[in-house]
Amino acid sequence: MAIVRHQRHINLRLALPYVTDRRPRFPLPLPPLASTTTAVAASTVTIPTTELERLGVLGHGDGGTVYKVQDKCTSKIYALKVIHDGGDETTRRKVYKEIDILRKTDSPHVVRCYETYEKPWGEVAILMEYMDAGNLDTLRRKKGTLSDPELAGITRQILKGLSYLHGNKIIHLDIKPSNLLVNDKMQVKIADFGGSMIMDRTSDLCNSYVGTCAYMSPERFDPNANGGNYNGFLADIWSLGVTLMELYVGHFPLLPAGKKPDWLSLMCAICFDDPPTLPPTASDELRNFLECCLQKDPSKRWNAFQLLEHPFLIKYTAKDD
Ligand SMILES: Nc1ncnc2c1ncn2[C@@H]1O[C@H](COP(=O)(O)OP(=O)(O)OP(=O)(O)O)[C@@H](O)[C@H]1O
Repeated sequence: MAIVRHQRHINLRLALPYVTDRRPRFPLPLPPLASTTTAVAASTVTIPTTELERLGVLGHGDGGTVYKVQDKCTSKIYALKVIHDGGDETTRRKVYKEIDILRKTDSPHVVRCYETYEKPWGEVAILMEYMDAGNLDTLRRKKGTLSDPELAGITRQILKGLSYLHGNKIIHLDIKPSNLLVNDKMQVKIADFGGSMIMDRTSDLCNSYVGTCAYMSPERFDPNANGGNYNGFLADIWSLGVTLMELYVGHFPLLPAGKKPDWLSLMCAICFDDPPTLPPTASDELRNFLECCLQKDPSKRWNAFQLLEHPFLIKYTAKDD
């Protein structure tokens, strides 16, 4: 599905021979941990880039390329996200934000960062745990649609990740299938924090327009609503609802199947239409769960902690899953 983006920057993808380069590694000058979050710094390993062999490309994002790499010493596989600097300040800010947040997070439901690298001419890279089954978008394409028990298992993991982030005042702001990575144990982890924000308080409002339009909540999509300010924690929940509905129905649920999203049709669907609903064959529990996520009025939307207690998840998953 083509994704419509606004106010985002050009993708600068350069095929630089990064991991085979023998130049010395320069440690990244990371900002200090903010006192406003209680999360601990992610565990690190020290692997010089000369020890990383590039095995292939896993995907491309807005600012760079993600490679599958292998530590020549231990044979362990990692994912290396390389952001090539093309003088684009926004892209650079995004990667520093992503590194800052990944350093602060330590959750089995958030992709783990092991190491960061910076080269003097500006290329930055993040060494992450390798998620060998792709993301929820590739999973949906492979499987078609997902059943209630499958969806509940995935949903509980995402919500555990979101409640961890939100409890630490981190808003993701770009929850969508391709940012939810999967491994062969069907573990699902939240990734791509380039557009995320760290708030002072969970009641604070934010006004960022970074993210993927198609998954934006109505209050985010319309910058004139509420002076452009919105509760980002609840905005993440709307994006989760759209993501889950997409996994259930097998296509982006706010537009007819096969329709390419453009800004106007998205604006009509998100801001003016009723929230999307499930087909009549869907279970009552799932229908109600998604209604709790897809309330257009954010004050009626459930938060991540409340959703973890919803009957849909209680029915299909154990609390310690
Ligand atoms: N740790 C990882 N393990 C395995 N694959 C990964 C990992 N991180 C990213 N990928 C793959 O690379 C793709 C690109 O990731 P990236 O975070 O750069 O951007 P994105 O989320 O796809 O795009 P955008 O920047 O536009 O939001 C992902 O969709 C995923 O398939």
